[in-house]
Amino acid sequence: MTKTPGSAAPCLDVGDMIQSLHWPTQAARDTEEQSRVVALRAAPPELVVTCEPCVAQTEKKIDHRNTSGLSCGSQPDEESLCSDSGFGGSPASSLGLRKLSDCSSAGLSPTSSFEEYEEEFHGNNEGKDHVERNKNMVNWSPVVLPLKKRSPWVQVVGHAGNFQTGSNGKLLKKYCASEQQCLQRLMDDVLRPFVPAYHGVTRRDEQDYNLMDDLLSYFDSPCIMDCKMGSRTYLEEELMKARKNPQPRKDMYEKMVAVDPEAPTPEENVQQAVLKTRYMQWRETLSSTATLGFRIEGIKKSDSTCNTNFKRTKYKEEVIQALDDFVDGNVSLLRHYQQRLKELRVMLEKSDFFKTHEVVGSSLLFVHDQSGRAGVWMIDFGKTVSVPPPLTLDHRSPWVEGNREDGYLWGLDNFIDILTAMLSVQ
Ligand SMILES: O=P(O)(O)O[C@H]1[C@H](O)[C@@H](OP(=O)(O)O)[C@H](OP(=O)(O)O)[C@@H](OP(=O)(O)O)[C@H]1O
Ligand SMILES: Nc1ncnc2c1ncn2[C@@H]1O[C@H](COP(=O)(O)OP(=O)(O)O)[C@@H](O)[C@H]1O
Repeated sequence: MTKTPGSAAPCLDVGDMIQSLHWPTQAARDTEEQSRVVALRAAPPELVVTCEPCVAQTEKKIDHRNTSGLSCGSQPDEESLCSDSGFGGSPASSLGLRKLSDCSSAGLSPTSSFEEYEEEFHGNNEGKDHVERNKNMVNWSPVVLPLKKRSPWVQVVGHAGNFQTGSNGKLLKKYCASEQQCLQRLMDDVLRPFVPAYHGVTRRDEQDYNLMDDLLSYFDSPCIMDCKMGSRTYLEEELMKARKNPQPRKDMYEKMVAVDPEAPTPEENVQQAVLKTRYMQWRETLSSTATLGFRIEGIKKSDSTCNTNFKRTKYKEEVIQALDDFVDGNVSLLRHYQQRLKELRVMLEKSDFFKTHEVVGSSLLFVHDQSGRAGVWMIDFGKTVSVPPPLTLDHRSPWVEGNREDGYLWGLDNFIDILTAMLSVQ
């Protein structure tokens, strides 16, 4: 959700990338982060020492802890909530200027080494505290969470240069006011276990960031999949702006031609530019967004290969193939994901936040590792906006301009049906 040249994205500019490439020492960053948290809304992460069934108990407990849903693989049929594991992070070492969705595996941003982690983990009081906490966790959890191993953070898709890693399993995402509001509100909503815990706004190198849990910190060499939810990927507001003040985009024309040279209209060919909404609609119909209400954006496997070449993954069979590849044929993982999505659906249907927000361009982040742990979280609320009261959304009705429907739940229904179909043939 960061503005790239020529775009009309609602968030702050990427800013000076050179700043992102200069890294202060870890100790300095830790001090800075702690002293600069200016809008700490969510309570500091609390240790959750047990793995408990998600749906029933989540509702009762969300007010009291920093829950993040994690399915523990040693007991495939038992969905679990595990806390922030508190594993530290380090700064990005390779931040590109281009958007990662155009990347191959070379575009991944490994951000720290195990050695750095070790140093960081023991090098400050906060880290020490987490060592103690994690000792507790190992005692109580049915799954022994790795204390030492931690893989570098990687960004699968999205805007390059938008993220930096923080300490103790935190992630910094370039500040976006609407995303901040959403994350804040979500911390008080039933959806909290399905969202990275939010820790307020922090400042680094004169840039504000939203500070949140790094969801990968729960995993060792994770496989990650980013799926963009909904049947529409641009806001009604963006459509109105494009009508009032059309700003044809050359970069989007080029992205379009790179995928299908026949796609632009003769007029667009003359202009060598397309409107953003036109580009977004084209992407929707090319992929499964228009037909299934979600699309796969990118998959990063545990061997670090990254595939973001899903722009033409449109039909159910193609989606199934990609999902099967993502879980490497592991039925237990499929079951975990199906269960987790069902739990998410229950909460979405209850959520006051969800009823009253147009959720556009938001993704579900699927993460698992070889231990069998698996989790799904909602991320990217940069284009999630509240609808004017008393309007509420059901997220399943087809979109007609003005009704603000986004097709999120329709997409989730289809996703769950696909997983169910995959499981039925096992
Ligand atoms: O995936 P490709 O085909 O590259 O297209 C991208 C994605 O749709 C981005 O969405 P997301 O952030 O969800 O990845 C969108 O950012 P917005 O979210 O700002 O709409 C980009 O718009 P620009 O940032 O305006 O280029 C657009 O160019
Ligand atoms: N809380 C998080 N924990 C771990 N990885 C994350 C988190 N949030 C985002 N990511 C990674 O960053 C990518 C882009 O995130 P997103 O919020 O969609 O950024 P953008 O707004 O730039 O599109 C995701 O595909 C995922 O790989």
